[in-house]
Amino acid sequence: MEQLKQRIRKDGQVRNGDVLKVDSFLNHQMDIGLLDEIGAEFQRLFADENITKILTIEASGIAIACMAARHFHVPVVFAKKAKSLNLDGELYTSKVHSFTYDRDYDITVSKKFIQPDDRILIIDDFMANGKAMDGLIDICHQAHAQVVGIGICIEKGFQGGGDRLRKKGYRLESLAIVESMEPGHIVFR
Ligand SMILES: O=P(O)(O)OC[C@H]1O[C@H](OP(=O)(O)OP(=O)(O)O)[C@H](O)[C@@H]1O
Ligand SMILES: O=c1[nH]c(=O)c2nc[nH]c2[nH]1
Repeated sequence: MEQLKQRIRKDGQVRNGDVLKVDSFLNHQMDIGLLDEIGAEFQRLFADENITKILTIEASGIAIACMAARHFHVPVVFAKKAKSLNLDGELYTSKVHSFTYDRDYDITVSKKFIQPDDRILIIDDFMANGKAMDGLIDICHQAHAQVVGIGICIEKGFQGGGDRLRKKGYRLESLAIVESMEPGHIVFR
């Protein structure tokens, strides 16, 4: 998606440890006009998939999933990372290692929100090693729901998570794939 790539070139900052900071427009301060275009692009890409639900993971995926849902007209469910007294009933859980926080945590989704007949589109802001995605896919499998697509805003191609999931047969569409990056120079696939 050219508009997203241009914005990454203009406002993205490359940090040590393979981190691309896009917090001025994507995952801290958010440019809602751009997020709306991103949502529309996901809808164009997955228009034929009869999506019934969008699944994402807190925190950064939520805004993007919601903007996409405005175009698909389906509910959004997000996996929770924090344990909450508010979570009742039966839960699906999976373990995820966070790239940016460098720690493991359990993610949970209430069983009542994913059904075996759901056709799930999983959306997130970043794909790095694919650990968050592995956890979300695991939860869909536990629920016997079908993962019909994965939509990612920015994939860091050099970390391999995206290609690993494509090899497994998932339909993964990333709007921008960073092949390599260093301060002041970002190369897209
Ligand atoms: O492909 P991976 O290696 O799993 O990395 C991608 C994940 O990392 C980030 O989440 P983070 O743990 O930073 O949490 P946040 O959304 O709360 O910032 C991002 O939002 C993805 O969910
Ligand atoms: O803002 C972010 N920048 C990154 O490079 C990254 N990798 C995973 N998650 C990420 N979030």
